[in-house]
Amino acid sequence: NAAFLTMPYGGMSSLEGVLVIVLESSSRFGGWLWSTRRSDGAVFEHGPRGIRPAGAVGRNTLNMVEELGLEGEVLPVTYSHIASKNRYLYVNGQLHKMPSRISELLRTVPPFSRPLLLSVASELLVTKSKEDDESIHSFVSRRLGKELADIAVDSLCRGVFAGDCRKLSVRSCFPPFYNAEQRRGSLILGMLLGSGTILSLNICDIRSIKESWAQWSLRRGVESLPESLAEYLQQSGKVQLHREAAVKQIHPSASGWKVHLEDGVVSADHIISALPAKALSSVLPSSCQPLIQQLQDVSSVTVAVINLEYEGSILPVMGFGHLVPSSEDRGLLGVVYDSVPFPQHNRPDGQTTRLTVMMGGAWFQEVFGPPEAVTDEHLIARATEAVQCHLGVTTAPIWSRVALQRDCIPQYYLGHFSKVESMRHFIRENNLPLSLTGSSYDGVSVNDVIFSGRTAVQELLGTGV
Ligand SMILES: Cc1cc2nc3c(=O)[nH]c(=O)nc-3n(C[C@H](O)[C@H](O)[C@H](O)COP(=O)(O)OP(=O)(O)OC[C@H]3O[C@@H](n4cnc5c(N)ncnc54)[C@H](O)[C@@H]3O)c2cc1C
Ligand SMILES: C=Cc1c2[nH]c(c1C)Cc1[nH]c(c(CCC(=O)O)c1C)Cc1[nH]c(c(C)c1CCC(=O)O)Cc1[nH]c(c(C)c1C=C)C2
Repeated sequence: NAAFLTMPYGGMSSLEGVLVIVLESSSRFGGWLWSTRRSDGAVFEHGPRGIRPAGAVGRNTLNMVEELGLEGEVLPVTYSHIASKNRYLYVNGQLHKMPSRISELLRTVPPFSRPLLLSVASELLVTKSKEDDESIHSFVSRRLGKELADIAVDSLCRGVFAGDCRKLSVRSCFPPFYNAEQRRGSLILGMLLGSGTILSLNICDIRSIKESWAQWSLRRGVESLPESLAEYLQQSGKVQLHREAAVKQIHPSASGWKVHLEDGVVSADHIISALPAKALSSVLPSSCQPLIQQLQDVSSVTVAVINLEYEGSILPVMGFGHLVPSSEDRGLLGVVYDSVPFPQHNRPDGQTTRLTVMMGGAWFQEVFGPPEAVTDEHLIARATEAVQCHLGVTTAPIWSRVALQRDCIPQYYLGHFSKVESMRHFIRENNLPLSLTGSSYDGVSVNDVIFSGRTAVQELLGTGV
């Protein structure tokens, strides 16, 4: 999650003799991986809080965790844990547990008006779309019915992208859904049969499979990951890390690029950009015009992340948290019950409950107005009011923290995949020594962005997966 990687001086056939320079505009590495460690031992996350071990991208992150010597720090949450089994929706003023067992698919479970198995069964008969992209809402309405799209999928998109499923692209946001329909003609069949890819395993992978991990965090918070990575790279002697080194402009040069900083210029053979797309667009030379325009088109949303700590065990239900569909409350996305999956992050002395309320996203401007004009007091009042109304908690929190995460989650709107293809086509056609990585292109999860960095380096060194 550091921003800008340049690779000057050299032979690209292996890392031998290559100097890597990491340029980060802020005073810390990690971007949205941001944890507050209070002096009494409590840990609060202002960005991601749980990372999934599943799939090639999940395994890749666990490999890195192991290489960094962080295995002993991992806090796993198994599939049998209550936080994995219980996720709630807040609909019509009530919490409803989302079905997690087959038996719950057979009967009508509120807030849905018919057994979900009926939607699943009729899905097998729906013909495949010929469109090369579709909104997530339209895809799910067409295959599983409007009610599931309006409630479950609307909420899911708020709980992953803080976005509007009517605008987000199914092909780019949930490639497994899109591919399932394209390859097997059915979402359900495709998800059941899977893609069949198997990758090599290491110790952490084996443990995650044997112990059936659904997600994991780290003892000192997820920010330990970029912190350890920065330390590891520093010690390798092959990487120069620079904080408070904002890239202002880049210009082509005979051997690659000249990267202009506030107080100097760095030469680079190749740039691996991990900047948000808009930030990259503002530093590219005007000769990259079509690319600049496409990068600018990748918009992102602002999320207000409110950490709350309460005295005692105050939750009426146990689980990962609850999501709120946009039809219920446009501004309130959901509440994470952090103490349930990760009690190790609670203050060690005494019983407390940590919650995170997430607000805004695609609805931020409409509900709260311009982010720069919103006060912390207003956001805390709105968050505690939701905790009172949704969870019946009448006591006031003993501690709170507001993090207004501006433009933090990119939105992959319809046609995103072709935009990204055309960006990479422009780079290839013009022989630009530039790789695009980070959350603006190929997936927003922590796993996705780490994997995209790895893929860029492998492509550059010709070492492939
Ligand atoms: C509230 C929230 C909750 C989330 N929850 C989860 C979760 O539970 N699980 C999960 O997997 N993912 C989650 N995510 C998503 C995930 O955290 C992000 O998508 C991912 O961390 C993005 O990483 P990145 O490196 O692409 O971008 P960033 O983290 O945005 O990093 C980009 C870096 O570029 C720097 N920069 C910008 N401009 C310049 C410049 N001109 N020069 C130099 N540096 C510059 C920035 O300072 C920043 O450090 C969450 C995100 C948020 C915001
Ligand atoms: C309420 C808002 C948000 C919550 N988390 C996020 C937002 C915007 C951000 C986020 N959450 C996840 C990811 C990564 C996706 C991935 O591919 O790993 C991101 C960017 C994980 C996630 N959270 C929920 C789901 C269903 C997922 C997908 C992976 C998984 O199944 O674990 C649901 C969820 N998110 C939030 C709540 C309160 C909630 C459900 C109860 C918070």
